[in-house]
Formats: sequence, C-alpha cells, structure tokens
Amino acid sequence: MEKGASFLFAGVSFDKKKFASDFSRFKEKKKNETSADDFSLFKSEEAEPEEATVSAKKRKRKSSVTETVEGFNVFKSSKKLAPVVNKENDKEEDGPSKAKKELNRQTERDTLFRKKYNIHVSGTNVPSPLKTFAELSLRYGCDSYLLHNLAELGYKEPTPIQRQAIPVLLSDRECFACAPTGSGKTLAFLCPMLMKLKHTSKDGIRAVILCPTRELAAQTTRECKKLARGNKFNIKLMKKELLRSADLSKFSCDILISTPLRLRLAIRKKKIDLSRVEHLVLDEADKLFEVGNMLKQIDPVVKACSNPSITRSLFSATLPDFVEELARSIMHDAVRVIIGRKNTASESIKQKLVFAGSEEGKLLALCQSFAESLNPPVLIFVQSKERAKELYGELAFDNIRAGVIHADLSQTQRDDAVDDFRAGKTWVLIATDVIARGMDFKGVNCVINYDFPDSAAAYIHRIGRSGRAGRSGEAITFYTEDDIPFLRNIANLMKASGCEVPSWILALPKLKGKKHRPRRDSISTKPKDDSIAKQ
Ligand SMILES: Nc1ncnc2c1ncn2[C@@H]1O[C@H](COP(=O)(O)OP(=O)(O)OP(=O)(O)O)[C@@H](O)[C@H]1O
Repeated sequence: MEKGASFLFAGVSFDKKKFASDFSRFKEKKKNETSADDFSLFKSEEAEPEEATVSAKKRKRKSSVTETVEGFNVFKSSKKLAPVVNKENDKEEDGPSKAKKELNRQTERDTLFRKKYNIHVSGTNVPSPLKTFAELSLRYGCDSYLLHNLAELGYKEPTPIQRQAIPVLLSDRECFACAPTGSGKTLAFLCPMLMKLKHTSKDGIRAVILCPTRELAAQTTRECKKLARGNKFNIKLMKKELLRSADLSKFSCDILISTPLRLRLAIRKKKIDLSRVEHLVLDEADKLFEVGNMLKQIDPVVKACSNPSITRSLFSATLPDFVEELARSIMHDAVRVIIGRKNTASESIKQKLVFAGSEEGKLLALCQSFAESLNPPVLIFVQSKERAKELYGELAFDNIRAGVIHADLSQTQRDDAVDDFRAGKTWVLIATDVIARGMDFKGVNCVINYDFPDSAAAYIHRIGRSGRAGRSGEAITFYTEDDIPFLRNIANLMKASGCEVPSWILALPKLKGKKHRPRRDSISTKPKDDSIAKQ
C-alpha cells in the first residue's frame, strides 16, 4: 500500500543526529508517563459515558492490555506492553468472558466498517469509527450547539477521516493522519478539540493549531469560529497586531491558531506561555517538519507546549516516511489513520499533461484555452513570485479578470487577492505555492500547473485545490523539454488515481531526489525591443 511513498519523497531523509535534541525532547513525555496517567485518572471521574470507559480502558491498557485492532503495531510503546498481554490472555483461556466476546464482535464490525470507507488504522485499542454525527452525542455527550452547527453547515455525515480521527482524539489518543486533499481533515481536528475544551475558560492558552501559512491559519480560524458558534469560546488568530503587545505572558485564550514563525516570535520576544496547552495540532505536518526553516520554527513551539497530558496530532494529505518515522519516535501510543492509499492525488480530479514545448508555448496554450473556454474559477500555479508577477501582467494585458498572490505582497494585498477570488470578483488566481496547501476555495473548476511542480507532494496539494468535498475538478499540467525527466513521478500519481497516462512517460527512467526548479525564460509575448521602448 505504501509503495508510493518511496518515489514521492525520494531523496528526503531525516537527519536524526542533527535533530537529536528534538527526539530527546519528545521522549521527555515518557518520563512523565506516570503524571500523565494520574491526570487522565482524575479526568475520567467526571467524564461522559464513553470517555469514562475509554479512560478506564486506557489505564488498564497501560498496565495490562495491548490489542492490535488492525494492521501491524508500529509503535514502540506498545512493544513495551506486549508481555503482559499474555498474562491476561492466559487467564481468559479458562473461559472467555461475555465482555470479551462482545469486544471481539465489535472489533469485527469495526473492521468491516473501516473496509467500507477505506480507513486503515494501526495502533493499540483504536476506538470504533463514527457511523453518524449523532453518535457524537450518544457516545461522547456532545453539546447540542455543535450538532446544530454541523447541521447548519450542511454536514450530513462524517467523511472517512472524520469517522476515525474524531473518536481517536476524543479518547485522548495522539494521532497522525493522512487523508486526501479536500476530505474534511479540518473538521476532524476542530470538532474533537471543541468537544474536549467544553466551555471557555481563562486558564491560559488551552489549544494550539499550527498551520504553515498565514492564509491557512486565517481560514482555519474562520472555520473554527463557525463551528463554535453559540458557545463563547475565545478563538484567536496570532496576527501582527497581537504580536505588537508588549507582553503576552498573561495572554489567555481557548484556541490559538498561528504560523510557527509568529508563535516562535511570541515565545521569544513576548514570553507567551504555552505550558498549559492541552491540545496541539500540526496541520500540513509534513510541511511543518520540512528540514530547514519550518522545523527550526516549530521546534521551540512544541518544546514550549510542555504540559505532560497534552494530546498532539498531525494531519496532512501527504505523509512521507521521514515524518512517520519522526511521529513514531515522538508521539506516545499514537494511532495512525490513513484514508485510501497514502500520498495519492484525489480521485475526483481529472488530470491531464500538456506538452507546451517552450515557455512561449505555455503562454500561447494558456491564452488559447482561455479564448476557447474559460470556466472560472481557475487557479494557476507558477514556480516563483517573479513569474507570478510576469504572468499577471500578461493576463491583465489580455483583459482577463485575474488576481495574483505571492510572498512579495503585503498581508492586506494577499488577503484581498484571496477574498476577490472567493467572491468571484476575479476569475483566475495566479499563485505561487504559498496557497498550494490547505486553502479551501469553493468550486475551483480547474487548476493549471503553468510551471511543473517541484515535487510529487507539491503536485498533490496544488491540484487538490480543485475536486474538494466530493466535487469533481480538473487539473492541467504544462511541461516543456526541461521537465521531461521529472514527468514519471507525476504520471505514476495520475495513474494511481485512475487517469490515463501515455506509456512512454511511465517507461522513463526513475529519478531520485532533488526538487525540480529549473531556470525558466521570462513570461512574455511582447518582443524584447517593445518592452525596452516602454521603459
Ligand atoms: N462532513 C462533511 N460533509 C460535507 N462537507 C464537508 C464535511 N466536512 C468538511 N466538509 C467540507 O469539505 C471541504 C474540504 O474540507 P477541508 O478544507 O477540511 O479539507 P482538507 O482535507 O483539510 O483538505 P487539504 O488537504 O487540502 O487541506 C470544506 O469546504 C468543508 O466545508
């Protein structure tokens, strides 16, 4: 099942020596195991029906039972527990109890249900998946405001990732999850977070969600507020204005949503206190764990979330092996949830490769296809901010209602570009990879990879801006001679999601490693003399 991962992230490896401090820091939690257990013990006394059972099971599990529900057990902590299982099994050999039989039946039912929804889990005692949202109330005592909001938002039934990740997080289990783009991962972590927090409180910062970009952090904040309507939660986005405060050491809120960079600044310069955080979500986790800047930025944040009873979770549509490896070594008795096949493109997107010959050919192909049929909204990805500006200039020249977003714009300009596109004021949005992940634009009909993506993961996230929440979408990827050696990876992804690919592309030699970001000629139809004359 996970073969795709090897070509998807070929060449990316995690340097354990270099990041030894990260490993040892996360392992600190194991030292605190006893206190964490004690904490959950108190919690279970006032818990709702199934929570109480789960907490009791959790205590029991830690001292006695290990049960691998499905798949193989990949977690170190479970290995530790294995010998004790036999003891309990020995006892039960005398005459299996009624409860044990019922548990086995439930396990079988869960297995069948997961098979139906393509849910794959590994870990010990994985909670049963949700059949309906109503079960949130029956099993976990969900407040009526939340059920009301789910209905208001038009969510009739949980998506596969929600069916499994929500009960896992409601059972205080750490979780790393991989599910296709547009499959509802945001709700999968927001819903249990709101349920666990129950009511607003002035007890410091209680939950943190990290997102790789400001746009995604703002979108997640909006979604969170919609879902929390009717409950007075204090939900805050870490904005520049907030960062300007002289001192954040007394700052409190129920949920804080931020990019790693801003939160790191708040820790360093404003002494924000994250020691009471009970829930930490790393959205687009593989991006956050990318070796380099991002990893440097999340490191102090995760370190500052020092509450021993914290529940951490990782979500993404792409989960490379090195992130899984890291997750396994840092998380405690986590549950791994994979929907469908790991690291694949969404099946609801019709994907096409178009040979454009040269850079000039691309612009002609684009303008021609717009002249024949422009079916907005359309998102166009290019490889750099310079190219985004150039293409914007060309489309504006052709009177196409286009917007542009890249890292050189001010935050207001970036927000405006997104808002105009959402509102239909612009039909085409030209973007760099800054909005390739997580952004949920309703009904994007087509994604055009004007510049070939620099990795298979980038391809999956870019085209995933279309074909969301069960809708269909289209993705067109232009390639030139320079891109041919890199075609095979993308072609394999296309084939895996049921699209037709010419056999010569699949027969191309395998390429290992390296991001593909060639130097490209500038985007312009104007003769060079003409542009000089205008200056
Ligand atoms: N249970 C549901 N029923 C119907 N629609 C849903 C449900 N849950 C979420 N959605 C909708 O699905 C869309 C995609 O959700 P979301 O943005 O959470 O996807 P995602 O899996 O996080 O995607 P990405 O990997 O691109 O970040 C949103 O418009 C959201 O409102």
